[in-house]
Amino acid sequence: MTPDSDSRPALWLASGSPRRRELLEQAGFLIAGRARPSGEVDESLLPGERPDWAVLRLAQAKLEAALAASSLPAGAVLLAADTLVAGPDGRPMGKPVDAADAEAMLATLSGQWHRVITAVAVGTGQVQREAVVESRLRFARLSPETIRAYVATGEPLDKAGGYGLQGRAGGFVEAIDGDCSAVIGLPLSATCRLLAMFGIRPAWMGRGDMERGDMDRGDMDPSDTE
Ligand SMILES: Cc1cn([C@H]2C[C@H](O)[C@@H](COP(=O)(O)OP(=O)(O)OP(=O)(O)O)O2)c(=O)[nH]c1=O
Repeated sequence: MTPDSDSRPALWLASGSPRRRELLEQAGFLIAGRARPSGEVDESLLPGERPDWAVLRLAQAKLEAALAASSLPAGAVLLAADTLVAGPDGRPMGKPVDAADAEAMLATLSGQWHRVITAVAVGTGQVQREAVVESRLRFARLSPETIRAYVATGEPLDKAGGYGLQGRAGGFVEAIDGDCSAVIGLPLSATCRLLAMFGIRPAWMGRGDMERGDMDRGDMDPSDTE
Protein backbone atom coordinates (compact mmCIF):
# COMPACT_ATOMS: atom_id res chain seq x y z
CA MET A 1 0.00 0.00 0.00
CA THR A 2 1.35 3.43 -0.82
CA PRO A 3 0.91 6.49 1.38
CA ASP A 4 -2.64 7.71 1.19
CA SER A 5 -3.12 10.44 -1.31
CA ASP A 6 -6.76 10.96 -0.27
CA SER A 7 -6.17 11.36 3.50
CA ARG A 8 -7.92 8.09 4.35
CA PRO A 9 -6.53 6.67 7.61
CA ALA A 10 -3.48 4.50 6.98
CA LEU A 11 -1.51 2.50 9.54
CA TRP A 12 2.16 3.35 10.02
CA LEU A 13 4.36 1.33 12.36
CA ALA A 14 6.43 3.25 14.89
CA SER A 15 8.17 -0.04 15.68
CA GLY A 16 11.04 -2.08 14.35
CA SER A 17 9.84 -5.26 16.03
CA PRO A 18 9.26 -8.02 13.48
CA ARG A 19 6.81 -9.67 15.91
CA ARG A 20 4.59 -6.60 16.03
CA ARG A 21 4.52 -6.35 12.24
CA GLU A 22 3.74 -10.09 11.90
CA LEU A 23 0.93 -9.92 14.47
CA LEU A 24 -0.71 -6.97 12.71
CA GLU A 25 -0.36 -8.63 9.30
CA GLN A 26 -1.70 -11.91 10.68
CA ALA A 27 -4.81 -10.05 11.88
CA GLY A 28 -5.19 -8.62 8.37
CA PHE A 29 -4.03 -5.03 8.79
CA LEU A 30 -2.30 -3.36 5.87
CA ILE A 31 0.82 -1.49 6.95
CA ALA A 32 1.53 1.62 4.91
CA GLY A 33 5.10 1.96 6.13
CA ARG A 34 7.48 2.36 9.02
CA ALA A 35 7.54 5.72 10.77
CA ARG A 36 11.05 6.11 12.11
CA PRO A 37 11.65 8.08 15.32
CA SER A 38 13.13 11.56 15.16
CA GLY A 39 15.90 10.41 17.52
CA GLU A 40 16.88 7.55 19.81
CA VAL A 41 14.20 6.77 22.44
CA ASP A 42 15.87 6.26 25.82
CA GLU A 43 14.37 2.99 27.09
CA SER A 44 16.04 3.05 30.49
CA LEU A 45 13.68 2.81 33.43
CA LEU A 46 13.33 5.48 36.08
CA PRO A 47 14.43 4.55 39.62
CA GLY A 48 11.70 2.46 41.29
CA GLU A 49 9.42 2.78 38.27
CA ARG A 50 6.59 0.23 38.15
CA PRO A 51 6.66 -1.94 35.03
CA ASP A 52 3.06 -1.08 34.06
CA TRP A 53 3.85 2.63 34.24
CA ALA A 54 7.14 2.14 32.42
CA VAL A 55 5.59 0.33 29.41
CA LEU A 56 2.97 3.05 29.04
CA ARG A 57 5.56 5.83 29.27
CA LEU A 58 7.83 4.10 26.77
CA ALA A 59 5.07 3.29 24.25
CA GLN A 60 3.99 6.94 24.39
CA ALA A 61 7.61 8.11 24.01
CA LYS A 62 8.10 5.86 20.96
CA LEU A 63 4.88 7.18 19.41
CA GLU A 64 5.81 10.80 20.08
CA ALA A 65 9.33 10.34 18.67
CA ALA A 66 7.88 8.94 15.45
CA LEU A 67 5.20 11.65 15.24
CA ALA A 68 7.94 14.27 15.66
CA ALA A 69 9.66 12.98 12.54
CA SER A 70 8.00 14.98 9.79
CA SER A 71 7.05 13.85 6.26
CA LEU A 72 4.20 11.56 7.27
CA PRO A 73 1.29 11.73 4.84
CA ALA A 74 -2.09 13.16 5.83
CA GLY A 75 -4.20 10.41 7.37
CA ALA A 76 -1.20 8.59 8.92
CA VAL A 77 -2.15 6.77 12.13
CA LEU A 78 0.91 5.58 14.04
CA LEU A 79 1.26 2.57 16.33
CA ALA A 80 3.99 2.02 18.93
CA ALA A 81 4.31 -0.52 21.73
CA ASP A 82 6.53 -1.58 24.59
CA THR A 83 6.85 -4.87 26.45
CA LEU A 84 8.45 -5.60 29.81
CA VAL A 85 8.59 -8.68 31.97
CA ALA A 86 8.00 -8.23 35.70
CA GLY A 87 9.97 -10.94 37.49
CA PRO A 88 8.62 -13.00 40.40
CA ASP A 89 9.67 -10.19 42.77
CA GLY A 90 7.91 -7.59 40.57
CA ARG A 91 11.12 -6.08 39.26
CA PRO A 92 11.05 -5.09 35.58
CA MET A 93 13.17 -6.99 33.07
CA GLY A 94 13.83 -5.49 29.67
CA LYS A 95 15.90 -7.05 26.93
CA PRO A 96 19.07 -8.74 28.21
CA VAL A 97 22.26 -6.82 27.55
CA ASP A 98 24.26 -9.99 26.86
CA ALA A 99 24.17 -13.78 27.18
CA ALA A 100 25.08 -13.73 30.89
CA ASP A 101 22.23 -11.32 31.56
CA ALA A 102 19.83 -13.57 29.62
CA GLU A 103 20.95 -16.60 31.66
CA ALA A 104 20.40 -14.68 34.91
CA MET A 105 16.90 -13.60 33.80
CA LEU A 106 15.91 -17.15 32.85
CA ALA A 107 17.28 -18.53 36.15
CA THR A 108 15.08 -15.99 37.97
CA LEU A 109 12.00 -17.03 35.95
CA SER A 110 12.65 -20.79 36.30
CA GLY A 111 9.81 -22.58 38.12
CA GLN A 112 8.07 -19.27 38.90
CA TRP A 113 5.05 -17.19 38.00
CA HIS A 114 5.85 -13.82 36.43
CA ARG A 115 4.03 -11.11 34.48
CA VAL A 116 4.45 -9.78 30.95
CA ILE A 117 3.11 -6.28 30.42
CA THR A 118 2.64 -4.62 27.03
CA ALA A 119 1.45 -1.11 26.28
CA VAL A 120 0.26 -0.10 22.83
CA ALA A 121 -0.10 3.54 21.81
CA VAL A 122 -1.97 4.60 18.67
CA GLY A 123 -2.37 8.12 17.41
CA THR A 124 -1.98 11.05 15.10
CA GLY A 125 -0.41 14.44 15.75
CA GLN A 126 -3.73 15.51 17.26
CA VAL A 127 -5.00 12.54 19.31
CA GLN A 128 -3.34 9.57 20.99
CA ARG A 129 -4.91 6.58 22.76
CA GLU A 130 -3.25 3.78 24.75
CA ALA A 131 -3.95 0.40 26.32
CA VAL A 132 -1.92 -1.67 28.79
CA VAL A 133 -2.37 -5.44 28.88
CA GLU A 134 -0.92 -7.74 31.50
CA SER A 135 -0.54 -11.55 31.38
CA ARG A 136 0.72 -14.06 33.96
CA LEU A 137 2.85 -17.04 33.03
CA ARG A 138 4.43 -19.89 34.96
CA PHE A 139 7.68 -21.38 33.77
CA ALA A 140 8.73 -24.99 34.30
CA ARG A 141 11.92 -25.51 36.27
CA LEU A 142 14.81 -24.97 33.88
CA SER A 143 18.14 -26.71 34.46
CA PRO A 144 21.34 -24.68 34.02
CA GLU A 145 22.06 -26.81 30.92
CA THR A 146 18.69 -25.94 29.39
CA ILE A 147 19.21 -22.25 30.10
CA ARG A 148 22.73 -22.27 28.63
CA ALA A 149 21.63 -24.17 25.51
CA TYR A 150 18.63 -21.87 25.00
CA VAL A 151 20.70 -18.70 25.36
CA ALA A 152 23.22 -20.15 22.90
CA THR A 153 20.48 -20.22 20.23
CA GLY A 154 20.51 -16.39 20.31
CA GLU A 155 16.72 -16.29 20.57
CA PRO A 156 16.55 -14.46 23.94
CA LEU A 157 18.74 -11.49 23.12
CA ASP A 158 16.17 -9.15 21.54
CA LYS A 159 13.29 -10.12 23.81
CA ALA A 160 12.06 -8.78 27.13
CA GLY A 161 12.80 -11.22 29.96
CA GLY A 162 15.18 -13.10 27.69
CA TYR A 163 12.67 -15.44 26.07
CA GLY A 164 10.22 -15.79 23.20
CA LEU A 165 6.93 -17.53 23.93
CA GLN A 166 6.44 -17.90 20.16
CA GLY A 167 9.78 -19.68 19.80
CA ARG A 168 11.72 -22.40 21.59
CA ALA A 169 10.71 -20.99 24.98
CA GLY A 170 7.12 -22.00 24.23
CA GLY A 171 8.21 -25.29 25.81
CA PHE A 172 9.06 -23.53 29.09
CA VAL A 173 5.54 -22.24 29.73
CA GLU A 174 3.44 -24.48 31.99
CA ALA A 175 0.56 -22.07 32.43
CA ILE A 176 -0.61 -18.78 31.01
CA ASP A 177 -3.37 -16.47 32.13
CA GLY A 178 -3.75 -13.62 29.67
CA ASP A 179 -3.24 -12.63 26.06
CA CYS A 180 -0.58 -14.57 24.11
CA SER A 181 -0.29 -11.85 21.47
CA ALA A 182 0.44 -9.29 24.20
CA VAL A 183 3.23 -11.51 25.55
CA ILE A 184 4.77 -11.67 22.07
CA GLY A 185 4.66 -7.87 21.83
CA LEU A 186 1.24 -6.59 20.76
CA PRO A 187 -2.17 -7.22 22.37
CA LEU A 188 -4.26 -7.82 19.27
CA SER A 189 -7.71 -7.43 20.79
CA ALA A 190 -6.86 -4.09 22.45
CA THR A 191 -5.04 -2.99 19.29
CA CYS A 192 -8.05 -3.72 17.07
CA ARG A 193 -10.19 -1.65 19.40
CA LEU A 194 -7.76 1.30 19.38
CA LEU A 195 -7.25 1.20 15.61
CA ALA A 196 -11.01 1.09 15.01
CA MET A 197 -11.27 4.39 16.92
CA PHE A 198 -9.06 5.89 14.21
CA GLY A 199 -11.02 4.28 11.35
CA ILE A 200 -8.52 1.48 10.71
CA ARG A 201 -9.76 -2.08 10.34
CA PRO A 202 -8.33 -5.30 8.96
CA ALA A 203 -8.41 -5.43 5.15
CA TRP A 204 -10.59 -8.55 5.20
CA MET A 205 -13.44 -6.56 6.75
CA GLY A 206 -13.61 -4.42 3.63
CA ARG A 207 -14.44 -0.76 3.36
CA GLY A 208 -18.14 -1.51 2.86
CA ASP A 209 -18.41 -2.50 6.51
CA MET A 210 -16.53 0.61 7.56
CA GLU A 211 -18.75 2.89 5.57
CA ARG A 212 -21.96 1.27 6.82
CA GLY A 213 -20.62 1.50 10.38
CA ASP A 214 -22.29 -1.82 11.18
CA MET A 215 -19.41 -3.39 13.07
CA ASP A 216 -19.40 -3.74 16.82
CA ARG A 217 -16.28 -1.69 17.38
CA GLY A 218 -17.75 1.51 15.90
CA ASP A 219 -15.91 4.13 13.86
CA MET A 220 -15.85 6.84 16.43
CA ASP A 221 -13.90 10.04 16.55
CA PRO A 222 -11.14 9.24 19.07
CA SER A 223 -11.30 12.78 20.36
CA ASP A 224 -14.81 11.97 21.62
CA THR A 225 -13.60 9.19 23.93
CA GLU A 226 -12.12 9.46 27.38
C1 LIG B 1 8.21 -11.94 26.56
C2 LIG B 1 8.40 -11.83 25.07
C3 LIG B 1 8.90 -10.68 24.48
N1 LIG B 1 9.08 -10.59 23.13
C4 LIG B 1 9.61 -9.38 22.49
C5 LIG B 1 8.55 -8.39 22.00
C6 LIG B 1 9.33 -7.12 21.81
O1 LIG B 1 9.80 -7.07 20.46
C7 LIG B 1 10.52 -7.30 22.76
C8 LIG B 1 10.51 -6.27 23.84
O2 LIG B 1 11.17 -5.12 23.39
P1 LIG B 1 10.50 -3.71 23.13
O3 LIG B 1 11.46 -2.68 23.65
O4 LIG B 1 9.10 -3.69 23.68
O5 LIG B 1 10.35 -3.62 21.56
P2 LIG B 1 11.46 -3.69 20.42
O6 LIG B 1 12.68 -2.91 20.81
O7 LIG B 1 11.67 -5.13 20.05
O8 LIG B 1 10.73 -3.01 19.20
P3 LIG B 1 10.20 -1.48 19.02
O9 LIG B 1 10.56 -0.68 20.25
O10 LIG B 1 10.90 -0.97 17.80
O11 LIG B 1 8.72 -1.62 18.84
O12 LIG B 1 10.41 -8.60 23.35
C9 LIG B 1 8.77 -11.68 22.31
O13 LIG B 1 8.94 -11.60 21.09
N2 LIG B 1 8.26 -12.81 22.88
C10 LIG B 1 8.06 -12.95 24.22
O14 LIG B 1 7.58 -14.03 24.68
